[in-house]
Amino acid sequence: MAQNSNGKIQVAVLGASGYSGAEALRLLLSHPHVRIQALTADRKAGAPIGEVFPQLDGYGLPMLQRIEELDWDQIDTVFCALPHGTTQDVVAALPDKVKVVDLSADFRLRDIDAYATWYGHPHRAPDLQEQAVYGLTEFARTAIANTRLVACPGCYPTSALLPLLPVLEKKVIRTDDVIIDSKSGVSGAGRALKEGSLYAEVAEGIHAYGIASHRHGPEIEQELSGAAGLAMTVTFTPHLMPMNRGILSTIYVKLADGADVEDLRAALAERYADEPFVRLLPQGQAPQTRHVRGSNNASIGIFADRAPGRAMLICAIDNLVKGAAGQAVQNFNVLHGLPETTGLSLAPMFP
Ligand SMILES: NC(=O)C1=CN([C@@H]2O[C@H](COP(=O)(O)OP(=O)(O)OC[C@H]3O[C@@H](n4cnc5c(N)ncnc54)[C@H](OP(=O)(O)O)[C@@H]3O)[C@@H](O)[C@H]2O)C=CC1
Ligand SMILES: CC(=O)N[C@@H](CCC(=O)OP(=O)(O)O)C(=O)O
Repeated sequence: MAQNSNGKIQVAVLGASGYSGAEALRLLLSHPHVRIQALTADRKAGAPIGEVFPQLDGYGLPMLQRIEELDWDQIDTVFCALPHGTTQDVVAALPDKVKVVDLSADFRLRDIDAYATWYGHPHRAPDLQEQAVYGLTEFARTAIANTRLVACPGCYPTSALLPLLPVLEKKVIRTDDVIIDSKSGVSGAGRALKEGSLYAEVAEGIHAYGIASHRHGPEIEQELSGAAGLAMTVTFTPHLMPMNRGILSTIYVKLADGADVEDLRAALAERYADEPFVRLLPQGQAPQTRHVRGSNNASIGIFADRAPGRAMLICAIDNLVKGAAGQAVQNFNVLHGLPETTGLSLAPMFP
């Protein structure tokens, strides 16, 4: 392990001039076992990080460099917060000794053909894809501890899988009738300039997008199918909300024959009893994005529907924390055998 004289793990954040890279820096600055050795950017390479993100000025962080300029002898682990499609070429060129915590979608889909269908090009590093572990931490600790490459889940999938996996494992819901209605803050689209992220396009309104065609649909189905033991297809509709951070997913399910909503509560309570970041809310309390903002927490609420045999699971996360950089740090901790909450004990910001 590349450690400096203080015994710290030396990390590079690739894509540090983006939203999730910056969020990784915010968290890593208070991580006691990390030294932030290098930062990269593309268009903004050569600039001090404090010029790109004034809120990160004054913390002694390195300059933004191009990836090709990094000295890999000095780096043990990379947090890779690059656009999907770019990441696989970058990771394929890294020395084998470098561990990778990837925030992008490049290594999440195990089926190479599904990747080509949903991402519009054949995968260029299929061997690496085979080694990658899908890093929904609460469900993959042993595998994460034994890999070199962790593919952190997408933000929408994290908010859908945390409530759904335990109830599927316990077989208390039907597998043929799952509807995931998700709402995201605009930071989910990243910092790069896009017409659809302009203030006038987002403020004072909400809209659905990627209807029956969003690339997180197959990612969610991959993991649900694994838990259910059969191929599942779900209805997944993302919406863009006029807020900076947060994802709220309201999930409509049909109860299995003989099951009631208390069985859902019992399945989730049992699965998450000892989990530091997943909070099951008291009966009747609905999760809110403002109650998880800035934290690695996921809040889950369970509600019986008035329609017989139906229930709702509602999950709130911060897309940049449990949906991206926070889960990445959680996976980094597992990868290095550190206590999982290290660097992640910040309580939510409120209001
Ligand atoms: N935002 C979110 O909520 C989440 C994001 N993710 C994933 O994390 C990754 C980063 O997302 P996000 O932070 O939102 O994106 P941003 O657009 O905000 O940042 C992208 C970063 O990658 C750099 N970059 C862009 N193109 C290249 C390239 N060709 N070579 C090297 N570096 C490049 C950019 O540099 P420069 O600024 O100089 O152009 C910037 O630092 C994506 O894969 C995204 O899907 C995952 C979960 C949630
Ligand atoms: C609001 C918004 O635009 N969200 C992004 C998904 C967020 C994300 O970053 O997902 P990946 O990690 O899979 O890229 C989208 O819909 O494409």
